Amino acid sequence: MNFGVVGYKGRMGTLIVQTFKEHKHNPVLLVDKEVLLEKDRPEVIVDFSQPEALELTLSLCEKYNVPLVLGTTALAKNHFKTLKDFSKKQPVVQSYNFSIGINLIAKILAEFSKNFEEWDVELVEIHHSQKKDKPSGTAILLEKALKREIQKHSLRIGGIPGEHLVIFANEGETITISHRAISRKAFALGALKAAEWVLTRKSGFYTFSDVLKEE
Ligand SMILES: NC(=O)C1=CN([C@@H]2O[C@H](COP(=O)(O)OP(=O)(O)OC[C@H]3O[C@@H](n4cnc5c(N)ncnc54)[C@H](OP(=O)(O)O)[C@@H]3O)[C@@H](O)[C@H]2O)C=CC1
Ligand SMILES: O=C(O)C1=N[C@H](C(=O)O)C[C@H](O)C1
Repeated sequence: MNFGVVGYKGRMGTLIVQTFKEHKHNPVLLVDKEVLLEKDRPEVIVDFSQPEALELTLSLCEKYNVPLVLGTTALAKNHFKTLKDFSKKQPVVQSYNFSIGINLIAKILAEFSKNFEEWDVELVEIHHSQKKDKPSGTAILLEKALKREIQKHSLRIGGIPGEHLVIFANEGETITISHRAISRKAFALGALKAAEWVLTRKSGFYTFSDVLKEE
């Protein structure tokens, strides 16, 4: 497929271009801050950048009439509204975490949230010192899966690609559910899976768990 990447110079963008190329896909649209390289028509656009880029990203999706895979975090309510409006025309896959492991944990938390109603629960997320937002998007995703408001603690330290711990405790015991991304490749491969999947979809707003459901 021909694909576009917004944020192509970044940590994730660089790896997405590399990973998609390894799977014989062609980067034809490369966008970053003050850079717009248009070689050909993309069939899908992938955005891992900053929320401020979303307007341009959606205008490019409109221009080429193509779907969007969105990994950018720290989206506000108005961004979701714009995305949902756009998804009436073209499919959108949005996720704050494109790893299989986190989406599996979210499923487990959603299924067992009732069993944990009497337990205290807090979340710790640890990321590299260059990460701009806190709490992480994944912390928000996991909180949503638990269906209750929780304390979220953020550490920004070294080069850690991403670690999340959900810690439950009652008077006499604790349970910790943890996930560590060993490499960003896990996110890039998830974005690739989503981009290949979205090409087969009609318009609609999807998450990465919808992609995994249909494997
Ligand atoms: N959903 C998921 O699975 C994952 C999501 N992420 C998220 O992806 C995003 C990117 O992460 P990461 O690659 O580490 O960050 P980087 O800062 O390394 O990369 C972001 C890139 O986007 C560029 N950029 C910033 N603003 C704009 C804009 N307005 N228009 C076009 N390009 C812009 C940046 O340029 P400059 O450096 O000049 O600002 C940079 O090149 C973050 O929101 C992060 O939380 C990350 C990993 C996994
Ligand atoms: O910025 C990152 O690096 C990451 N961002 C996502 C988030 O905010 O949850 C996903 C992953 O944890 C890495």
